[in-house]
Amino acid sequence: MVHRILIVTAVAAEADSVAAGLGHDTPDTAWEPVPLPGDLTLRRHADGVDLLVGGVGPAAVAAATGTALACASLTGAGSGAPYDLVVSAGIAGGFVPHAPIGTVVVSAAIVAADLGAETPDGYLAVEELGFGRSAHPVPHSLTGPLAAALDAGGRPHTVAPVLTVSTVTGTAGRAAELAGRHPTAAAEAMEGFGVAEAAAAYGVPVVEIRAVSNAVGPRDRAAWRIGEALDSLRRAFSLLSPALVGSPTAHTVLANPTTSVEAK
Ligand SMILES: O=C(O)c1cccc(C(=O)CC[C@H]2O[C@@H](n3cnc4c(=O)[nH]cnc43)[C@H](O)[C@@H]2O)c1
Repeated sequence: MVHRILIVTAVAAEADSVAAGLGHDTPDTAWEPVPLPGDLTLRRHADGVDLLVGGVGPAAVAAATGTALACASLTGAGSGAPYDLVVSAGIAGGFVPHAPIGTVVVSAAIVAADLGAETPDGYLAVEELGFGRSAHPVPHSLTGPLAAALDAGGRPHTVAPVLTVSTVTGTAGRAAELAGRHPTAAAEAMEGFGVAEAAAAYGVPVVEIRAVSNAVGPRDRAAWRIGEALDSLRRAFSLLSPALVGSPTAHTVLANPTTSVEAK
């Protein structure tokens, strides 16, 4: 049985790096374009990997990921089988000193860092407001083999919470506030929680994999090392390919779908 994995990025450049890392970047390899409702197109590979450019931010990517998951769950021509794993992938800001530029961050948790309320006494996450959730823990059974593959390949990495924000952090004050609330967080990006909410709605395990392009802190777009991060992302997925796609390790990763995510 071929396991099916949905990998979701924000932009095409990130998807290209993932595809290149998986070894699927040459023109003669079999990527089948699969049109989805909502003006989306999957890139489908025969080895069970679907790659989706889902858009920037948690709302756009949740809608796109939900569409892909809904189509996969339906029976009928071209819909394919449901997914075994969803991966949110791309570049990210790294929290100093946990994740310097180029570091790969594998999510120990996917956390919506601005889904809550400000009060005169401080920030309250939605759980403290009495509704919803703001975090999806990712089990060690999922992160462990991925970290081991990165370790074996000598790629600098860390397993730590990844924050999802709707606004890129641009001041030292905001960076300190987030680090104060999430002292073990290694990275922030803009899509992970949206992908995780969609995956959870379908009961599919989810993990986020990010390569750091910039430090979380005062805005300095000129200091972003996007090329370096995209190359790190490519190298990471090259190392992760056996763990994710059609190998005994992949079977280990995917045979143990124990996660905190629950079908609604
Ligand atoms: O301009 C380009 O060539 C280019 C190529 C690939 C990606 C980009 C992006 O701008 C990606 C935006 C994407 O990156 C994440 N990200 C990166 N750094 C941060 C950050 O410090 N805080 C939050 N998000 C960050 C985010 O997920 C965006 O969707 C450009």
